[in-house]
Amino acid sequence: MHTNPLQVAAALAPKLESSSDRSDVCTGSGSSAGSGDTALGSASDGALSAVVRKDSSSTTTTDASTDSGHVCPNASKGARSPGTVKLEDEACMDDQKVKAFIKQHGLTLCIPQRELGKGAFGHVEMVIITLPDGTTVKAARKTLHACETKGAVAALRRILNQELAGLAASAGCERAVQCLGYRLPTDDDERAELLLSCAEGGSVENLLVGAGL
Ligand SMILES: Nc1ncnc2c1ncn2[C@@H]1O[C@H](COP(=O)(O)OP(=O)(O)OP(=O)(O)O)[C@@H](O)[C@H]1O
Repeated sequence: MHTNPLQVAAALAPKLESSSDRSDVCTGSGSSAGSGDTALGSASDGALSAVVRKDSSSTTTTDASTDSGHVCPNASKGARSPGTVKLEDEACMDDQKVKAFIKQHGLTLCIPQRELGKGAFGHVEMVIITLPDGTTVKAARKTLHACETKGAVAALRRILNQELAGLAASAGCERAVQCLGYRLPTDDDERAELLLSCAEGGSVENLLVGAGL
């Protein structure tokens, strides 16, 4: 994984988001994925540096780590977007609730927006996740492709664990890409997915190339 350039570039812009259509996932956390069941988890409790607070009239970006007293869409309307997961309390979610929700449900709620890039093992898309309070969160979903050979699951798990180890090393760094969740495959035809903070500013590599350096 090319974590390094993106980790630095992550500071250039806000972040977050993901998806998947499976329901038989379990949740977990840690710097590496277990070798047993399919898991959906977060490699770190890194800060959500920003979420997009969207209401009917405008879209604003709010620093979730310092935000206090923001007005979320559902506070006055009680409305919930289709496809979102209902929480007991749909009132405005604080940063901890947002992190926990995204860790548990993020990869099941991703709505793809555009492709961000391709790497040796998969592709990365910008995605939007709508929270129960109506807030939309932007993130990057990295999908690792399964090989068409037997043993693909083991290979994907190895790759994913390498990625998670790299992400864990920079967990909590506001200028580094953060892992918001992941999902391990259990069968050869399944994908492995990572939910990452979105580095919209692009990679350091591209910045240097753009500057002619
Ligand atoms: N969190 C992210 N935010 C924004 N763009 C990203 C993010 N992660 C990856 N990208 C984009 O997607 C591209 C592919 O990323 P990916 O991690 O799959 O591969 P890589 O690190 O570039 O290369 P390799 O697969 O060889 O390690 C990156 O070059 C970058 O342009």
